[in-house]
Amino acid sequence: MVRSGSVRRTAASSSPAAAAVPTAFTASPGDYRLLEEVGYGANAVVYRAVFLPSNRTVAVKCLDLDRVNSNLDDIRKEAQTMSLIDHPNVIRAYCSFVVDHNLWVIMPFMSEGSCLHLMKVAYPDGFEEPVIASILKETLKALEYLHRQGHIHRDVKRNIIQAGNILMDSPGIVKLGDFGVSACMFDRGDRQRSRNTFVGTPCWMAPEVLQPGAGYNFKYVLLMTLQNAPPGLDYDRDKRFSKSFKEMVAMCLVKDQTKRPTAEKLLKHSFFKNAKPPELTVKSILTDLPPLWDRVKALQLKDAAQLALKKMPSSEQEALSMSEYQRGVSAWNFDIEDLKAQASLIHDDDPPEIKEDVDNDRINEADKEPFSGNHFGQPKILSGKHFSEQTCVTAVSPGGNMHETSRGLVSEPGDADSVRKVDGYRKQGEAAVKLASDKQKSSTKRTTNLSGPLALPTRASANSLSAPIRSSGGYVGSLGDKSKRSVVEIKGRFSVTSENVDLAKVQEVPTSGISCKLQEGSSLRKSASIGHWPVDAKPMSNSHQRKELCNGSVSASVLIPHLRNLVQQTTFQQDLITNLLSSLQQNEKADATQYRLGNMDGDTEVETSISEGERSLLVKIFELQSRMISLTDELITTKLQHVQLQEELKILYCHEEIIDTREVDNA
Ligand SMILES: Nc1ncnc2c1ncn2[C@@H]1O[C@H](COP(=O)(O)OP(=O)(O)OP(=O)(O)O)[C@@H](O)[C@H]1O
Repeated sequence: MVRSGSVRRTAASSSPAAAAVPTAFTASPGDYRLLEEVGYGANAVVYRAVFLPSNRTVAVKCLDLDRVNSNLDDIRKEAQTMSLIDHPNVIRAYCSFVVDHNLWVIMPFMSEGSCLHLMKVAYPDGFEEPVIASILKETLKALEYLHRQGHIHRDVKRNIIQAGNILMDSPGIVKLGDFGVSACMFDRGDRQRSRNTFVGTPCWMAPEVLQPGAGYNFKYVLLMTLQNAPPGLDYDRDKRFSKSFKEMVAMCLVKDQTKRPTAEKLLKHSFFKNAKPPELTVKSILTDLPPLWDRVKALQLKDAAQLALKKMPSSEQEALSMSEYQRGVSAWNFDIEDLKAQASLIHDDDPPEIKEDVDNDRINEADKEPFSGNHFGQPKILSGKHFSEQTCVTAVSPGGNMHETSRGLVSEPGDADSVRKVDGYRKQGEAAVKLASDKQKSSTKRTTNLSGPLALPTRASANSLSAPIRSSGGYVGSLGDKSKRSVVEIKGRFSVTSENVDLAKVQEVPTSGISCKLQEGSSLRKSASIGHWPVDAKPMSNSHQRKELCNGSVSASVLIPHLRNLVQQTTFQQDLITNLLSSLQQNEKADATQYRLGNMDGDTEVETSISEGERSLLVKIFELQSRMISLTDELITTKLQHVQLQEELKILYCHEEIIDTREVDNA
């Protein structure tokens, strides 16, 4: 097979058969100017072209030889055969030659293109019966001619006549397309497959095509249909067709090909006997149509669109999914990419929940990076923009470790904005959990107590402010306000720390003021309202600062404020603990009262009564201890007073003795 860039004449143009080709047409590609694309098939593109020497319009079919299985000899033979064809209803090749890896077949230009294209463009429901009759009759004449030329059909092993092969010219001329060359080239099955694929459904195939190996006895399979639906006789919509037409179709659909009529026999059928000449019928369907090349262009666009539509589902689904995702998360107002990035940073071995025994490690970590996470390992998923305007509360844990929380996250009952934000953040966290779920699933060390946002340690490092703190229990939980529990839970340790501390405020905070606040409202609100206390302090967790403080060269002016701050913080925390305990005590008393009332009513459950009884006892113990401490203090004070009085008495006694001695001496 020729693959060079040179132009070579095939047998069609160089053999004696080529002599039959009108001398007007040459085998030189330079003599042809290709114009618009007027058709395309599985393996070829057809152009309207001008044969320059005579200025005649022709069709040039460019067949891609790389896509055919036949060798050049087969192609040459078929081309010769085609050049010998001489029938008004069969397209004849003027000549053919190889250009690069294409076979160019020069043939008459059929200005109205194929029936298939015409139906696609203008007659999606197919043609009317008289038009079908005329077109089919012309096609059968072509088949009968080809049948009579028996030597031709020895090469053409399969002939499936379809609407794509029936070409029309403007005066109403119908010709069978150059199936010969193509059929020859694809006689190993490729063309068959490609044709079937082209039609798109097995309904259009001849029975023997569906059952390969049945063999061919040189009879043509007439599977001509000028309707878009597969051939059949039981369609409701086919009621518009005459009995004669249905009968003719039924004859063509007989499974046993030996009982199927030949083209010659079919032409004698009444249906064709009454068919009108195509000039009368076909002409009517060709009026008011745009030029062939425009139709083809439109079809190409349509095909491309359909192809895109076929490909749509996955991409559409993806787009839909993405839009749903974005829509869903957009309400939460966070940066998707940022969240994804965070999710990707979560490692399998990052436990979502921090147990008590690892708290210290976390605290140390927090100590190293004061704003990188809270010691409970809880999420820091807040975007700086949400918190940049908010002041954070500072407190120091007993161990001197700093943790953080944000005032903005600690909401008063009436603070709808804060509640909304907190809820939003929780959603963000849940989204993060969702995003990271794959990684999370693989972890075997997960515990189930992850009711809040996922820990995203790196997020907080990026943001200078912090997220809600949470622990695995604490006052808030025990006090039973679930809405607050998700925000701040305190278990003896108080988080928090931040920049922008007003030390003066810290110093100004009277313990009594805190106590006073704690006395107001429920103990829960008191606990959860820590963020609202006007208490801020400078963080001491900064390693640089600590180094400075440890350095002996630090001046007193630097050291003293820190020490004062520390004292204030410690004092504050002690007061806070005391007041919280006091608050708890009040709450326990109330619980105890309720418990007693409950017992009186006989409604209290056993478990509740046990735990509340224990609490009541604890409160009493605490009261007794406090009383004992204060009595001890009083005792000590009294003792001191007693000692002091004794001293004074001694002095007085001595003094009196001296006076007495002097009086004796004088006497
Ligand atoms: N002589 C012609 N004049 C005008 N249009 C033509 C001519 N020959 C073919 N066409 C158009 O080009 C289309 C493709 O031609 P053809 O069917 O021969 O190519 P193909 O690759 O062999 O197609 P397939 O093998 O898929 O049937 C035809 O359906 C028809 O619309």
